[in-house]
Amino acid sequence: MERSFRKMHGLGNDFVVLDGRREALSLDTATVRALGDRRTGIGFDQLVILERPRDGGHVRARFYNQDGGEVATCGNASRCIGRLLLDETGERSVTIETGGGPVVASDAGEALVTIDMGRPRFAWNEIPLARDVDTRSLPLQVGNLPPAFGVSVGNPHAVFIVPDAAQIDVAHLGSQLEHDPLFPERANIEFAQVLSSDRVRMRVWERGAGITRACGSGACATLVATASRGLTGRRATIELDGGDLIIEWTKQDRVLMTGPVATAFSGTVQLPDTAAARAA
Ligand SMILES: N[C@@H](CCC[C@H](N)C(=O)O)C(=O)O
Repeated sequence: MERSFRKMHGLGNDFVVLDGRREALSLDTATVRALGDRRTGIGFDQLVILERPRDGGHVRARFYNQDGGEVATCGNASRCIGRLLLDETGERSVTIETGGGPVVASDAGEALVTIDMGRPRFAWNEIPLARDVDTRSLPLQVGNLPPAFGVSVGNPHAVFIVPDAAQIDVAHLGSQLEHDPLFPERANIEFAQVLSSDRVRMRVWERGAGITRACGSGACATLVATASRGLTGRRATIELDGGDLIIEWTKQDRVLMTGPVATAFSGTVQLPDTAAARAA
């Protein structure tokens, strides 16, 4: 079956968006992986399937990593979908239902989109971790890294605050840490260098996707970690390989992410007949 898709990105963290609202769509792991292959498929860090809302939101979104695994949330993809829905509805803000809970996207002007990612979660079983440990100082023994800060912003993150992010071998350390037994569902790994009280350089290894140019939820996790440790205020610019995101952790305990989104191109793709329709 042929389906149209849109290729979008937020600071180079790139996505294929398939619209399953009218004609429902379900892809198996092998198909997601094939579409994600940058040589023989379309290529993406994450794939998004839009579905009809079930809980009063404007749309429901399902996110898949490049490795084919479904995940609860994706900050940058939510900003991209937010842009689509804001344009489609003409409203000032829209609610996206995700596996990590509802997130609200709003137009921040100058082609920027803000996402309210909700409340960060710190309990060991909410991140989740394999056992009850101090989540603000995770016992991970890899290289000479300091203890990491564990947090969920709808998906699991471990943030290492390091003196010089440029010196970190992100591929080597990230690939090991993603699979550490402390993370029963694996984890996204951030290496953050505090530049000032409102500026942080961050490099990321994403669960199921590897090194990406930006990770929205990772930027949120980073700000929560640096602010919790008193190294920054509760609003900072997070400098990623692909550009800057502004993250704010509000007094109401909500994490807001603001940054640009773009459509790279759109097209059609032939999906296998096994891409069976899911009951809407
Ligand atoms: N690119 C993302 C996060 C995508 C999901 C993540 N790799 C996971 O497995 O949780 C973002 O912008 O948040």
